[in-house]
Amino acid sequence: MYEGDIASVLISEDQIRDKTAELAAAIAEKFPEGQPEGDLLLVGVLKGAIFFMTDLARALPIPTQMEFMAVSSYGSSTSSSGVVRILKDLDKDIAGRHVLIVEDIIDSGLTLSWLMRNLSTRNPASLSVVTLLRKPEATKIDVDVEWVGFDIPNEFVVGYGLDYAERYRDLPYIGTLEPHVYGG
Ligand SMILES: O=P(O)(O)OC[C@H]1O[C@H](OP(=O)(O)OP(=O)(O)O)[C@H](O)[C@@H]1O
Ligand code: HPA
Ligand SMILES: [Mg+2]
Repeated sequence: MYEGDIASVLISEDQIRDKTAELAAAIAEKFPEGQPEGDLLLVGVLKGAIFFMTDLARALPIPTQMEFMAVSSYGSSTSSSGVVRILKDLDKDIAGRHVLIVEDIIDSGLTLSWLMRNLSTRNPASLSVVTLLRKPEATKIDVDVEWVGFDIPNEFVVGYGLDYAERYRDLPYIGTLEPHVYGG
């Protein structure tokens, strides 16, 4: 699949599975079953986070509910425009709930810091973040990301939900692209 387009595999399918189990165990410790605020509410950021979100939900040994938001700042480019747009808002009120934002990647951190500000105005009981990947730039933003799967180098990555111009999301691993894909 995508022959000749993938330069290297950065994180394998096995590594993703093991890390997801590890993150799920840590999250379940903080949000044990039977809290008065109800089930933990996973808020997935479409479209990239859906692969990680569904695997994480199945790895979590506690009941969870799911909501999705679609925001976009990248379009078909490899760098953030800095302008975050809401393409789809949450269907439900999150007031009084324990909310866990599930992200595939924090790169510039613009999407997440915007999302944290937006969701915190809706008065959740708690608001925390889990991300599978984090790039160096994101460590500079003033947002406390409680659970990080992998800190990765500052390279554009695809697969396991992550796209370049909507392609490569369906790869089971995280990889880098050959320069010719970008027209290089
Ligand atoms: O930290 P940042 O620099 O803001 O980048 C991170 C965000 O960018 C990507 O989404 P994108 O806008 O590409 O939407 P998509 O998930 O639909 O591809 C990714 O899924 C994160 O949500
Ligand atoms: O490295 C990346 N790959 C795909 N989508 C992204 N969105 C932010 N950073 C990335
Ligand atoms: Mg994208």
